[in-house]
Amino acid sequence: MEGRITNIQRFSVHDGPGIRTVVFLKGCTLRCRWCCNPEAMLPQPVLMFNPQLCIGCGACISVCPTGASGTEKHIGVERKKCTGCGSCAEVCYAEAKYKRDRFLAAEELMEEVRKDLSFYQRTGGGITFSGGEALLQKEFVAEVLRLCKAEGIGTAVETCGNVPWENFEAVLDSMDLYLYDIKSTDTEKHKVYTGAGCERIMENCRRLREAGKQVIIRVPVIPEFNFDRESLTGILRFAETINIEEINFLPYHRYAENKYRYLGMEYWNPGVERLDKGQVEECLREIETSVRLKVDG
Ligand SMILES: C[S@@+](CC[C@H](N)C(=O)[O-])C[C@H]1O[C@@H](n2cnc3c(N)ncnc32)[C@H](O)[C@@H]1O
Ligand code: SF4
Ligand code: SF4
Ligand code: SF4
Repeated sequence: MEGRITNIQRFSVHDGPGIRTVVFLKGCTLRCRWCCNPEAMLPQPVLMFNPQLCIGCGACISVCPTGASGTEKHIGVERKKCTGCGSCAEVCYAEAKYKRDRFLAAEELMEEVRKDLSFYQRTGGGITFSGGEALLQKEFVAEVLRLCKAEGIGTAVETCGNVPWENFEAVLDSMDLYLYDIKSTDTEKHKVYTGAGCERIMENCRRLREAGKQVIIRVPVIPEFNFDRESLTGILRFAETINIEEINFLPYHRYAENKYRYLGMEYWNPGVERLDKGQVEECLREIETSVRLKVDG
């Protein structure tokens, strides 16, 4: 069994306790307009192209099997023809064309994860699965979890929750912590901005808590979507009903804007400004709750 992975990020301190290795898996059941990992959201292999690095050598044209690499006068990627095979990236000396997708067996991934074993032991860290939606690849994640548990490595997942409950069951015994996104409790709005309603997401979260699992709710705070007191209060009230102790708010950022260009995708709304920590704290001010609230940034 191999996992489809876009990136492995070592020494992360934002995705669970201690120092962590974050593994980004491909494919997602949502299409959040603001998603900061579009290359992971897409299940298929994708080529990225940064025209600013291109030196116009033309090497990518002759190796492309589908004629998607453009012409000498106009180097590019014709997305309709491109299969994401990566032949052009292999010959691109300037690294203007590149691919992040990798297929790794569980044991191969463990070789990367073990490199930081001593840091996990010293800081209470471990592995965090992210993506995309990591739980779509439940068999692979379950296999890696078994290996981690056998070696005493801590485990966590960042999940959007929009998968069948069976996908949670597959990992339930060996996942230490769920960093669980509740983006909105308004299902119609959720559907418009992410492509799916939020009933199943909230139900799965409730079931995790009933199973006694440790859950931290995370909320990306997005202008036009949920950056208002009513929306955030709705999420807080839901969290209270299932005895959540902590919510992390993630102010909207636009770090991914260039990646959209490199993938030939449109960025959802270039006019929407990023938020800072203070703006989110101000929006949360005077909301009474027993839940511990943390704003990143
Ligand atoms: C890329 S997601 C991957 C995990 C999972 N798919 C999810 O949505 O929870 C990781 C985290 O980044 C957050 N996120 C995504 N795009 C963001 C953006 N533009 N600004 C702030 N947070 C963002 C998500 O809400 C989630 O908490
Ligand atoms: S990834 Fe493959 S199909 Fe796409 S442009 Fe490169 S060589 Fe052509
Ligand atoms: S191989 Fe790379 S640098 Fe050369 S033309 Fe193609 S994209 Fe540009
Ligand atoms: S659920 Fe997560 S990975 Fe999927 S589109 Fe939304 S932010 Fe991106």
